[in-house]
Amino acid sequence: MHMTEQIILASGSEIRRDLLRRAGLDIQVMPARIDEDALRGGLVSEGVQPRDVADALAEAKARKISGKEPGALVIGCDQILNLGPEILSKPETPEIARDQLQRLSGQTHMLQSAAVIYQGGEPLWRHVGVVRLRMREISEAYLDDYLARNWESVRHSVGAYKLEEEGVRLFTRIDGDYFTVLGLPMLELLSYLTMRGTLPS
Ligand SMILES: Nc1nc2c(ncn2[C@@H]2O[C@H](COP(=O)(O)OP(=O)(O)OP(=O)(O)O)[C@@H](O)[C@H]2O)c(=O)[nH]1
Repeated sequence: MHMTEQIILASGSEIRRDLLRRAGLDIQVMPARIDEDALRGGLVSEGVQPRDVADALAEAKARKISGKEPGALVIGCDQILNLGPEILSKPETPEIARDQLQRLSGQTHMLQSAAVIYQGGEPLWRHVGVVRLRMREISEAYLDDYLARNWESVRHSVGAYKLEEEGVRLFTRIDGDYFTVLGLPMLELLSYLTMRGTLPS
């Protein structure tokens, strides 16, 4: 793919990398190692809304890598899961994942997927995709089997599910964009890159 500018994905997320590469973008990956828990904790304690927390974290990652690679277009990302006003963090253990999935069972939760593009230490573009996901009532037996089968695969997913794998069986309804669930507002991002001429139109 002929691209006019170098694009760097400042994320350690495999699916984000794969989505962009499968779309034909020749991107580099440079995960931004920021203290997400500290930054998120501070923002949440100030009462910042979930979508703005995701935006701020995505911006912090993009800004950090842009400082190192000022000429490139740097994409920072962050995804927040909230159940009503409460932000749930990525489950660290299968037990925490089980508790979290039990809380989400039979409820509607939201994912806020933020992406921010920096160049030369300045923000160029930002978007927060929002999705509503209704989870069916999950039995304890199924939940145990689901985690036994999928923990290794879903441990890095914010909701302990991958929609493109068995996780789809947890849901009865999803209002929003498939890619935004996976972790990137792809359609908005690609539209921007095409509009600005980074990608051929
Ligand atoms: N494959 C897959 N990944 C998902 C899904 N839902 C959420 N995720 C992932 O959950 C992770 C959300 O955590 P983040 O903190 O935004 O990102 P990260 O993986 O820690 O990577 P960084 O961008 O380096 O912070 C991302 O990697 C998302 O891609 C899904 O349905 N499928």
